Amino acid sequence: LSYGLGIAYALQGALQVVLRLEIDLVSVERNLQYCEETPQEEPRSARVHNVEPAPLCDAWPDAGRLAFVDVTLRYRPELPPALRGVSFSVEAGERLGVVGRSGSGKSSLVSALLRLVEVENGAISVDGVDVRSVPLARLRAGIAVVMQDAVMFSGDLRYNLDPARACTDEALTRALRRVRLCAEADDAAEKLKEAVGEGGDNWSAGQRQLICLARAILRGAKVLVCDEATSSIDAETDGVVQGVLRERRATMLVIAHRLETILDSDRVLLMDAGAVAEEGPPAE
Ligand SMILES: Nc1ncnc2c1ncn2[C@@H]1O[C@H](COP(=O)(O)OP(=O)(O)OP(=O)(O)O)[C@@H](O)[C@H]1O
Repeated sequence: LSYGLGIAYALQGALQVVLRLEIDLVSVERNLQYCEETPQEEPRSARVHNVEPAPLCDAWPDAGRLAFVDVTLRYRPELPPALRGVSFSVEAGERLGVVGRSGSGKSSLVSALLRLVEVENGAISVDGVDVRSVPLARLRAGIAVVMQDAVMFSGDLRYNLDPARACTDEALTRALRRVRLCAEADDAAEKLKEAVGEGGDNWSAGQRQLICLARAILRGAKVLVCDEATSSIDAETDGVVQGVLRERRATMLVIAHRLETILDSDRVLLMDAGAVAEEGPPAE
């Protein structure tokens, strides 16, 4: 009788293992399906809308001139356009502030520039090269973007500042100090070892944005796009960071809700319902 009871337990255990295995196999199958069947962007080829790939010099973009010409963008064919015939240009080293009500199309300018969504009409060029003729990986490597929701990686602070491990300790320390993540008196080497949890949840929202800004500074890209990049940073630190960014002489597209952030821009673009409503110096 006691052996019989043991067999019942063993069978129950075996059944549980089989059920668990079945659930795990479904998960593996779903992952394989995502990997194989999800439509992917093509990082190497640039051929969209029959635009031929452009020959690019190694340093592209070396000046950082941006031009939007009559750009119309729609997220899905059945939706109304998010951008309607938008035209403006930003000279090399110029700082353009972009303001407008929620939903006016500010972030869509970034989606169009980085080709997260392909434009329906018109063209965007960087240093005279149509972005549709540039391989995606190359295009996105040439433009540094800092978003409101900071992108963080699990690891340490050093990895988050320099995921490609291309920077020296001195450069990392300088960047940390410039965005005020590390005071002069602090040990920068220790700071760089500080842990970053999943999604950076052990850092405050403002600190996460500062880390992303330091990462963008370290990349040294000629075009820098900030989309509400300092919304969680206190006004004083924001002022210091803006000063640091200005020294870099990169072309900047600064999208902001806070007027102080764009007051020292060279020009301001006011977006309204997907179109450029006004454009001019901030004083106007
Ligand atoms: N992924 C998307 N899919 C469909 N429609 C979208 C998508 N993203 C934005 N839109 C639509 O495009 C329009 C412009 O949105 P966008 O995010 O560019 O505005 P915004 O000015 O940046 O707003 P906010 O200041 O709130 O960030 C809105 O009507 C919005 O509903």
